[in-house]
Amino acid sequence: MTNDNNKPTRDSRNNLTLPSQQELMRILNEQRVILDNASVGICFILQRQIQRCNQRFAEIYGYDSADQLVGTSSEQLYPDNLSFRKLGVEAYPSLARGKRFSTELQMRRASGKPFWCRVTGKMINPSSPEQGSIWIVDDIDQQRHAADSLEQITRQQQLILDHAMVGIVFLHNRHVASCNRRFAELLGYETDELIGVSSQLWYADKSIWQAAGERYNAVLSSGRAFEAEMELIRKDGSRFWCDVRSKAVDPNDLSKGGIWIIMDISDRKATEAALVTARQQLEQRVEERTRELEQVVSSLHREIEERKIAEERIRHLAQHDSLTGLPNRGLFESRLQEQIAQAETRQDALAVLFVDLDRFKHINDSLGHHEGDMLLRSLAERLRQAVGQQGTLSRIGGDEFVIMLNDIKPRSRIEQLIMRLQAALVPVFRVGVQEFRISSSIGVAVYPEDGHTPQALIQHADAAMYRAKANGRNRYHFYNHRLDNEQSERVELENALFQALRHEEFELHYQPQIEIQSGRIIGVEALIRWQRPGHGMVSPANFIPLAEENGLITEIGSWVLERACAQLQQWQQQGLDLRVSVNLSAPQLDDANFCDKVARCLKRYRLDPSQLELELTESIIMKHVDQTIQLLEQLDKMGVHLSVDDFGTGYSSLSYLKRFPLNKLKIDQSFVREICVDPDDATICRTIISMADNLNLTVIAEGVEDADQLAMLAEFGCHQYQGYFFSRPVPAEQIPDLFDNTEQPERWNYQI
Ligand SMILES: Nc1nc2c(ncn2[C@@H]2O[C@@H]3COP(=O)(O)O[C@H]4[C@@H](O)[C@H](n5cnc6c(=O)[nH]c(N)nc65)O[C@@H]4COP(=O)(O)O[C@H]3[C@H]2O)c(=O)[nH]1
Repeated sequence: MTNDNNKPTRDSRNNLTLPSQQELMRILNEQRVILDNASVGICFILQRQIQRCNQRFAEIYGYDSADQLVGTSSEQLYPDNLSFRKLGVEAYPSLARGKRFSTELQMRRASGKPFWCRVTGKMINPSSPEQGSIWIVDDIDQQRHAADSLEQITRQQQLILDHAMVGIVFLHNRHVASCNRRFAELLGYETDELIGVSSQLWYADKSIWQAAGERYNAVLSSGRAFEAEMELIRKDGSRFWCDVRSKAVDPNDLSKGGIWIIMDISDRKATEAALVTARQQLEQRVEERTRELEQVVSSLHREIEERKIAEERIRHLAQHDSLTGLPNRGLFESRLQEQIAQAETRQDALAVLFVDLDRFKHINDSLGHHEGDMLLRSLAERLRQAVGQQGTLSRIGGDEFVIMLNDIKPRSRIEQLIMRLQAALVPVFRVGVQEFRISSSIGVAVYPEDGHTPQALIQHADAAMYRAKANGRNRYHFYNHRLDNEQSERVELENALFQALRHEEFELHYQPQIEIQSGRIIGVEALIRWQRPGHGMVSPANFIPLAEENGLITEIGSWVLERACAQLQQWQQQGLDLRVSVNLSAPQLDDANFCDKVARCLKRYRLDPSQLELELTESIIMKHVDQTIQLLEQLDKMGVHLSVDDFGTGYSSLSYLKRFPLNKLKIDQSFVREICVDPDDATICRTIISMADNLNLTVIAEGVEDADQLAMLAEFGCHQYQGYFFSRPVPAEQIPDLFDNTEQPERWNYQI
């Protein structure tokens, strides 16, 4: 009887009951089937000899059937005797103690090829080893090879990890599962120190760590790799920049952790920062350089612009009159030349008008430089407006303007323009408190009949203007060929005048000046005469203005002063007591040595300075007032008498003249001429006389031609007179006779 476990069982009296033959056969049969179908090799060894084994055992060792092994030594299953004995030595202690012995070792197949197997042995009866042992063999060769290659791969990977240039860490639940040396090195720890620690260790604080976690978890859970640049903290607290890449082991379960690869990019970052700085510096330098260049370029532009403006200005200045801005002679002539060419092509005509302002020199002399310029500017402006777009106006001299009129069909257009020009000048001109009436003389020359060149046309218009002036002020005249003669006469006169001094063609005549109350000659006025060869006596009115224009007047004036003083000395020597008046022109006062010249002259002829009287017109006095005052004060200090000629025709007021050290006023003959018929002239004479009285000045009237005029002047209280009534200007030698004639005072004086 056996139980389910096929073990002998006991009966009710506890006696062992053995299985039957049949039972045993069944059991044996069952066990054979088990052995034959076992997946492991099983063998029974007795005294190192294989007693029995299953088919699997034979297969494992490379035998076709178990029978090939039965009865053979088990040593043949080992690669060599040494390993055979080694196993025996190792296994015996356990087997002897009845324990199972198990090991993995290399054995040998029938082909001689070694293979790995796991063997487990057990003594059948440990107390009786001679009964043999049972061995179970499992072929684990493939398993071992797989494990070996896995180990090798693992070792290789470890090598890679250990020697990787990048830090590699495996995190589980954000804790270090493992890491390579480089990772620990990067953070300044030993590898062991890091195992198991939280990754918070290398973050600056918890909040950053948490924020980083949220960031990369979101990426990793999506199955993507997380990549970022992060600043991590080393063990010593220092910071460093690294490139971080991570991948989850299982994106669906982040708790399985992930791999992190960390690369120190501090150098790269420093290089990048240095690059950024360098680039910024470079950009800054480029910007600065660009700015500098821009400045240079803009200043160059400015310079070019300024140069252009300057050149334009120079060109403008070269072609325009600086005072009025009008085209100057050069520009006018070139424009005229162009118009002549066009007129020639079109068989057309054009006109040139020469405008000269009447008595402008006289007026200008009475004004200061600045005021004179102001007046000229406003004059030019009026002319410009009168000409308008119809012609070209140009200033070619002090008070000389020329106008080119292109369209002169019908010819009456010329007259129309002249009317407009004259009308433009009619309203009074105001300069400061003074008012002036200015008229003009206009000469006209027409192309082609009066000339074919700009010069000829201007010259002929000029000659026509002279004729207009000679005809009286505010006139105009058209050029005709006869004027050529007049013009050339003028040139001839000028040439002759230059010769006159050298050839001693001048002489002085003297006109007596009479004290009205006593009828006595108290002085004479020296008046120049020119005995021009072939022309007879030329009036000073004809050559003095010309001499003033060409500057010869300074020389002529010196000659007059010299001769008058010499004559006075001679008269004194003859016993005549008188004073000599000498006329002065403006340019003489411009001579810085004028006072010295006067002083030297008086000294030379041993004259008392009070015996010399210098006559100046109002306009001379009013020109450069401050300069003139100084000069007159110097002369006054010397004792020389000073008289204002042509008084009343100028623009000065008596009160203004108070500033000057004057001795005498000479009423202009234009007031005296009509004194008896024109009440206005009489009033003017009376006013001048009474105002002069108030200012303690002597008054002399000139141009007295008859007794009525003298009577009226005497009545007004005039002190002295001169004129044809007493005597025309006469040669010096006749003066003593005139003295003699004053013996009959009733004719010459006028007793009130
Ligand atoms: N109708 C008329 N005329 C009379 C009478 N009494 C004198 N005259 C003239 O009137 C002019 C007076 O001289 P002025 O006003 O200084 O005017 C002078 C003076 O401005 C200038 N002049 C003459 N000699 C000189 C000189 O030596 N130097 C300068 N700078 N100018 C001179 O030439 C001007 C003209 O001189 P003249 O021809 O000599 O003319 C003189 C004289 O001959 C008269 O009763 N009736």
